[in-house]
Amino acid sequence: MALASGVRFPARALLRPWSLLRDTTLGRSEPAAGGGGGGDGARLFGSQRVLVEPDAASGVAVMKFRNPPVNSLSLELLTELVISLEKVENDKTFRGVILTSACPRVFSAGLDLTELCGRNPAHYTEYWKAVQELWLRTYLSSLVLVAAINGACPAGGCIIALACDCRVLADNPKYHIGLNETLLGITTPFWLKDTYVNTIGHRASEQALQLGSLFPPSEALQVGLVDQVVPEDQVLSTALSEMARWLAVPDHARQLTKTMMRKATADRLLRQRDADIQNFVSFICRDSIQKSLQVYLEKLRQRKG
Ligand SMILES: CCCCCCCCCCC/C=C/C(=O)SCCNC(=O)CCNC(=O)[C@H](O)C(C)(C)COP(=O)(O)OP(=O)(O)OC[C@H]1O[C@@H](n2cnc3c(N)ncnc32)[C@H](O)[C@@H]1OP(=O)(O)O
Repeated sequence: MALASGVRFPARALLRPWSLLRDTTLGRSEPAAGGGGGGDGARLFGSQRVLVEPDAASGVAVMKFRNPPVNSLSLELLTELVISLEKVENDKTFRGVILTSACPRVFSAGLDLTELCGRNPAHYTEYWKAVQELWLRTYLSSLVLVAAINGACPAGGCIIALACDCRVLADNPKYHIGLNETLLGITTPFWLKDTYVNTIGHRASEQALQLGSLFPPSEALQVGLVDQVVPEDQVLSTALSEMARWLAVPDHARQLTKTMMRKATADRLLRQRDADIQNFVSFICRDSIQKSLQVYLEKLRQRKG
């Protein structure tokens, strides 16, 4: 799959990328009014794990993660998200995307821990490339991206939200958001740390990253991790209102400004993508790291039972 940032996707995606986009079921019975929103036009955007509800009239697509039970970022979900975003981005009908969850109570549980445990270096390489690719595509998107965070949003979930232009979080004390990697015995790569610093500042990041803090909504708002906290049933409507505010600005000026603000952070990764992959692979392959992750995953599984 030829993507601007050069990621290689799983063999089946490379051979038949759209094989990942079968089984499309839009999350509503009627297509949106207007050309790009209906029939086959709509079908092209969605996939098994990513529902897309396009509204050509407003130029906004609502993209819902659907990887139950917790939208963990498996290689398949990462790949489908990148492909869906690329397709929306390439369709000039659309100027904005709202990212949200189709799974109850969870926006995304972050990286799929089963992708990080007990696999081989080739798998970790492929997986980390896909993580980098999704981050670059969202962080540098020319579209307006609004995160409608309708559930728990730890680690990789928070990373997706941070790459958006604006974040709206449901006011439920169980919906924590933040980068808790240290609690799993792993560290946050520099480019995600930079994104955190860009959003909440250096001192707050220094504390939150070391402590692995997960913030409840009121604290997330206070620290500047999210822009609005609203009642749960108003998350999507608020995200749409925010989107309208951002779309009121001429695209070219907004896009140039976004690039100006984000380029240095993205360039740091682009300059050393391969080294970042090697660091990740050698780090994740360490026995001590594998052990920490397995203990964490086991605790998660036991907590349920
Ligand atoms: C020097 C080089 C530096 C390189 C450094 C590299 C380090 C890389 C770091 C990259 C940054 C990102 C990291 C991550 O994202 S790691 C993932 C962290 N995520 C979490 O800690 C969240 C864990 N999950 C939860 O807290 C809860 O599940 C959640 C609040 C999200 C939902 O709770 P709920 O009660 O609704 O659901 P359950 O806990 O019962 O879970 C249901 C089942 O899902 C499984 N599960 C949960 N999360 C994950 C996950 N992230 N991956 C895989 N599986 C997950 C859970 O075990 C349950 O499974 P079973 O039904 O089988 O029991």
